[in-house]
Amino acid sequence: MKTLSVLIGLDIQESVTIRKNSGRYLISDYKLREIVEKKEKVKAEVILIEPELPPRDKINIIKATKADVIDRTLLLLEVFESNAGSKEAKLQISLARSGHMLPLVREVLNNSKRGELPGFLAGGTYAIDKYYRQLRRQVAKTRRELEEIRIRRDILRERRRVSGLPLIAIIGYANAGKTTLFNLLTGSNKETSNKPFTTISPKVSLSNLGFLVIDTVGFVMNVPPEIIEAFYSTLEEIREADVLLLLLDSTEDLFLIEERVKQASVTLSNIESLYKPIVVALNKVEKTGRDDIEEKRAKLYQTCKSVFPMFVGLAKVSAKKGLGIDEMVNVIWKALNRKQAY
Ligand SMILES: Nc1nc2c(ncn2[C@@H]2O[C@H](COP(=O)(O)OP(=O)(O)OP(=O)(O)O)[C@@H](O)[C@H]2O)c(=O)[nH]1
Repeated sequence: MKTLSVLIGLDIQESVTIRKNSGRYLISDYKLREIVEKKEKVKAEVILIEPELPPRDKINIIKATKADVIDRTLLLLEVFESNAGSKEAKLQISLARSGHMLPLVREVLNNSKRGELPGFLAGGTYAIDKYYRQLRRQVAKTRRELEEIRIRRDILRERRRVSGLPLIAIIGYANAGKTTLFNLLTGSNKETSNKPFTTISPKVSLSNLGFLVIDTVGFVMNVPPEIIEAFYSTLEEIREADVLLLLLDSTEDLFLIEERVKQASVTLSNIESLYKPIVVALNKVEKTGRDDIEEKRAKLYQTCKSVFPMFVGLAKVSAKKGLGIDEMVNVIWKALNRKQAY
């Protein structure tokens, strides 16, 4: 599986492998020197750390390299931020970022009090202390704002659904082809690309099939627990849907697709949407061999049946070539009828 940094399209010039010893990553002086050397070689301004390291290790890297250090959590939060459609999602992300920064700032503060941070990071104990207090106040304020929004949202939800038309949410991981399918079903022209997370904000549109379709932002695998709330808030819209259409990329390995299906069911459960009728569509079939697609279809059918309590059916489509769409729409109607039966 590609790492997040590669998926996002960061220009990684050099990398250093950090090994684990008794369950924790070891940043020896030798490793630090290697990082500094590589940083100097390519004149890197930013260093990305992919495993989650304790604040002390991060600070040691900052001290040694004098570069900006960003970790996977902050990177994911940036992705979520560009995807965040609602004020609630933005606040959740801001809360997660402040929460993630607090231990680091606390560590910087401790270092500074001990006089261990000469030069670069030594903004002075007073300045760091002030920033730390500010961050804590910010966290408390954001929490209050979020609570107010939640109360208002619950009231509003009762009054929404003006059109009375059923709503289908296209869900799935980045790059599965959600926007391509959305455009096909609704005759829209939203931007698509093979760069993940092109879908910046969810769009609802009327298909000519008698239902509304919503294109949602992509799911993410292995989201760090501390920012999971922020991630879920970007998926809020899914809760409004009558039927879910989970789109998967059939060109990926079966093992990975199955893992995605399982994680999708956990995510749906956590946003209280597991008990919605769900149709699964295997996309990009024109790129996958006939035998391969049949094997994947058969295995996935069983997996979907076991993880989605309201699984309705599995379709094979090519959103790009417009293949298998009628059959998929039939399954969607079956799902809508099933919903009405409940
Ligand atoms: N071969 C093939 N490519 C497809 C198909 N559907 C979509 N694609 C390509 O897959 C890439 C991603 O498509 P998008 O529709 O942007 O995917 P998305 O799921 O909306 O992606 P995010 O916005 O990142 O969440 C684009 O390059 C599409 O042209 C298909 O049926 N066959």
